[in-house]
Amino acid sequence: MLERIIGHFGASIETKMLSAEELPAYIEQAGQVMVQSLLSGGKILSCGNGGSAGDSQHFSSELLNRFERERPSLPAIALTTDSSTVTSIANDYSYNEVFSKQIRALGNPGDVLLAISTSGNSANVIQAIQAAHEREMTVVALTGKNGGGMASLLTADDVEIRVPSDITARIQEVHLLVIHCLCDFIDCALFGEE
Ligand SMILES: O=C(CO)[C@@H](O)[C@H](O)[C@H](O)[C@H](O)COP(=O)(O)O
Ligand SMILES: [Zn+2]
Repeated sequence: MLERIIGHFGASIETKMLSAEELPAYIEQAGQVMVQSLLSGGKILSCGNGGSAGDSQHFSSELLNRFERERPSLPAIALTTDSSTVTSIANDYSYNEVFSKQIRALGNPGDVLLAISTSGNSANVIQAIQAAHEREMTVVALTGKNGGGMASLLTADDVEIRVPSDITARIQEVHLLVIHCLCDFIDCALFGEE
């Protein structure tokens, strides 16, 4: 088992090294999209399933509360947290609509959707992207594998950050790093480099 554990560390480091070669320009582009939205009075909605639901909440709490420094709260909403809303939409309509229905109510033109899926194929995240486009929002997609159905839905204004791996856990580990890069980008752009 020790060997397996050490192997997970090695694989995670390898995926992060490869990501460090491929992803920074996309992360910078995504940071600019988010900063532009926040500066224009927009907000960032986020969604995902399972571990990615946790990631979407991790991101929104770092905006709403704080990341690494004292600064004003920033507007963000994770669409995964209101269990009454999520369960009633799933019960009355379909699980595929749990995020899109919220976006149609909460999303405004100029807001950003942070859509997180390791496969790019979660139907509720795909419908969330469609709803975000209807609301004239820009999408930042965190994906992996071959980008799945999400990749083909994105427009030229959107940004896809696709982790070069086929393993869900490794992709999630990089997604969290990307989220921290985005939080740091937002803090530096809005409040100055420290
Ligand atoms: O955290 C994990 C696996 O590491 C799981 O909870 C995982 O997030 C779930 O199976 C998700 O439903 C996978 O969805 P997706 O990443 O393909 O959109
Ligand atoms: Zn997990």
